[in-house]
Amino acid sequence: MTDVQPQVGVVMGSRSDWETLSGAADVLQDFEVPHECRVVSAHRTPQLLADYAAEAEQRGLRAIIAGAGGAAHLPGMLAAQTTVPVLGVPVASKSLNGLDSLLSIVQMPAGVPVATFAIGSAGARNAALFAVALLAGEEPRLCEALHAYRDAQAQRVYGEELS
Ligand SMILES: Nc1c(C(=O)O)ncn1[C@@H]1O[C@H](COP(=O)(O)O)[C@@H](O)[C@H]1O
Repeated sequence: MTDVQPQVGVVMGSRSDWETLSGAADVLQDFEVPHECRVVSAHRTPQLLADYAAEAEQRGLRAIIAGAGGAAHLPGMLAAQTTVPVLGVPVASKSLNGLDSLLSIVQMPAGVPVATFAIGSAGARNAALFAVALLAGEEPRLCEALHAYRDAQAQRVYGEELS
């Protein structure tokens, strides 16, 4: 989706986070939500992060899904510099299994919110579903698609047999 104006930004601190964040991109793809995927790091590319945050609103982004691991300052530093909603995804870290990422993202000071999701791929997928829900308020087709998604999910559970 390169030639359409992205509505959602999916950013991550490192290329190594893609295994986790690709789940968010998959969901956005399924719902046909224009999006972009970028590597942006508060630590390694602070100027790129500042520019991305500064331009997000004017570029038409309606939500930014930001995933990072360890000292995961990316979501918070984005939220500090834009009013576009930031949805934080803690990436599982090697040393602490993502508890460090989760706490880094969730413990924001009052006044600068980051909506924080579960550690790992489930969190990434849920962040994307949340972004779809944000957009669905103004896009009836997304509202219908979300209802259909939930119905299909329920049908799969109803159909499960354990023996
Ligand atoms: N937490 C951050 C930020 C940031 O918060 O800006 N930038 C990179 N990183 C994290 O460092 C971890 C290891 O990165 P490498 O695999 O590149 O060494 C990744 O999970 C990344 O999100």
